This record gives sequence, C-alpha cells and structure tokens, in this order.
Amino acid sequence: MDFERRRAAVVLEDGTRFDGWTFAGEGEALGEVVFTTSMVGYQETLTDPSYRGQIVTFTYPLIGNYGVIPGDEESSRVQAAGVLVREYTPYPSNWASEKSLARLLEEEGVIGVEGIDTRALTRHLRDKGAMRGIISTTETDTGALLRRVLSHPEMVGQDLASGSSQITEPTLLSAFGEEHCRVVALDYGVKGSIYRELRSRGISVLAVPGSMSAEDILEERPAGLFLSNGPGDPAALERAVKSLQGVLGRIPTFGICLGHQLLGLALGCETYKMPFGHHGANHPVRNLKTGRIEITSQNHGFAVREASLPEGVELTHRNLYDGTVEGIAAPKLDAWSVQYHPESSPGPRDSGYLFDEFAERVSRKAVV
Ligand SMILES: NC(=O)CC[C@H](N)C(=O)O
Repeated sequence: MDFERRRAAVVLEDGTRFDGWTFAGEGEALGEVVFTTSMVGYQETLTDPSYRGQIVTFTYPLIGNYGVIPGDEESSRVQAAGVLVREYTPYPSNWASEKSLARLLEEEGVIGVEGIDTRALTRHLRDKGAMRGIISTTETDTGALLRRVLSHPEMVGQDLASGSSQITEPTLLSAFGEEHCRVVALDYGVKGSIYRELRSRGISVLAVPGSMSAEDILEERPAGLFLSNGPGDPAALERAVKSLQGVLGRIPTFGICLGHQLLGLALGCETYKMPFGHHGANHPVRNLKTGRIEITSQNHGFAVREASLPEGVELTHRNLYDGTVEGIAAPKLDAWSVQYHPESSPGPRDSGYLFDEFAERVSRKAVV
C-alpha cells in the first residue's frame, strides 16, 4: 500500500506527551484515552460501538499480525476515535485475513499510531485515570494541542449511545433454526456477537432503537427484553431509563454493560465514573450465587455503585480485581444484568450460561 508515514504527537489533558509515527490515517483525533489489556481481538475491540469517543491504547506490544477477518467485526465500522500501539506489523499472516488493519483504518479515516511507549502510557493512565487526549499529525506544539484537548467534552455527562444504534427502525433478526420465542432488544450500540448468541438459542430478536417508549415496547408483546451495551455515560440517558421503568416487572429483562448500568439506574441505583475502567479479556469475577470464578471480557468506564443498591436489588457478581459491582438482580421484577461481556468476543467463554438462562426464562414466558 502507498502510505506515507507521518510523525504523530499524542498529548493528554495533563500535558503529558508521547510521540510516534502513523501506520494509518492522518490529521487529528480527539477522545478519552483508555487502555485495553486484551492480547488478541483488536478487530472486535475497534469495531465495538462501546469504544465510540475513545482513543484505544493496546498494551499487547505487537498489533496487526493476523490482519482483518471478515465476520469478526462487532459492527459495520471502526468505532474507536484513534489507535495507539507499540509496534504495528504491516505483514499480516493468517489464511482468513482479507486485508491489513492499516487498510481498514485508512478506509475509515481513523488514525493509527505506532512507536508509542504504551507501557509508560498505560502506567500513567492507571495512576492518573483515563483522560482526554489528542493525536495530531498536523500540529506539533504541545501548548496548542493541549488547548484543543481541554476544549473537548469530558466523557462524564456525554450521551453517545443515542447516535450509536445501527438501526433507525425496528428490525427483526430471526432465530437461527427453530424459533422458541421473540424478544425486544433495546439497541444502544450493540455488539453483533450478542445478537448471534441470542439467535443461536432459538430467540428471534426485534432490535429497536434504545429510545423506544415503554408503551411501544409492550405493544410488541415480547417474551422478554434485552438491554444492549453502548458508549458514553449511562446517567445521560434519562429517557431510556424512564422507558425501562415503564417495562420493569412486566417481562423478563436482561442487560449487558451499558444495559446493566441502565437497569441499575431504572431500579434506583447510582452510576459513577471509574478511574481507568475495565478493558480486557481476563478479568476475574465471582458469581456470588455459585461461588465460581469466571474469567471475563470487559469494556467499561462507568459502574453501578454498590452502596446505592436499594432493597430488592441483589448483588450477584463481583469483580475480584477491585471489588466493583459486576452483576445485579431484582428477582421480584424478573430483571438481571451483568457489567461484563458474556458473549466473549473477544475473550474466554466462561459466561455463556447467562444467555442460556435468558433463553430459558423467556421461553417459559413465550406467548404461544
Ligand atoms: N461496553 C459498554 O456497554 C460500556 C458502557 C459504558 N459506556 C461504560 O463505559 O461504562
């Protein structure tokens, strides 16, 4: 590929600067700089809509080595605002690869930078917290770059989910094989593999925009309600929380990640911004019912505050790194959710049972 490498400056909101070279794209990108510790799965990560508005740093030191594989994407485009790596390999080696990561980023106009001391950057974000940053191939002056960073909105308070759904009207995704039941999925920027997990269990999914009202949801007479993942601050989605409150207790409801946080808010819990969040594929979580430890895939910067759980809402899962809330349930309302990603894309498959449980509970309620 004809590509001219350019010098790229990365400046964080506290003035810290890193320098590297582009391996894709040019110009400027602004966003919240986060790091992920996943060793594989860069394609799934970068196409996960929950990464919208974020510049993703990979701690794994070599990225791009297996190219881009059709079908491994989590949405139809690259969602991350920018990509920072230690070393990019321009020679992917994999029979299934269709193109290089650089080409994918180029096609989508996303800047990829290599030569960044990602270990130093990660340690800095771990100590100081995730923060806003800029990548620039056009401006070199740190002060000028810093001013641009500081005028970019912070992640707290941002509704990024409303514009992230890939559907604009209700769309039926039929079960793979025999249909056992039909659920409504509120799409706040869903990862494609979540729908695949549901559909492969005989569930037809009526995907609807996350803003759909309670009345419209109930009018579909679904056997259950699914709440998807998505980007941004859950507390900024007041309308979505309101419509959830109108549905809770009427049909079984299961949420993942942003969907978990919204369920928490609808049940009266609080959410808050974590210092640097959880982004990776090996986070140990204890299932408090069984005592089993699950190794989980994670990607979130906000969390439900444990101290805010009201009566009737149980803590079902806990993160073993930092003790934070990883799952809640409101048994009387037949609603439950997890903060991590049981669809495991990319990641370990320990938590697939959560989809089995949802399939079982909605099948029982199926309208015949
Ligand atoms: N993966 C997600 O759904 C992320 C939820 C939310 N945007 C957060 O960062 O916490």
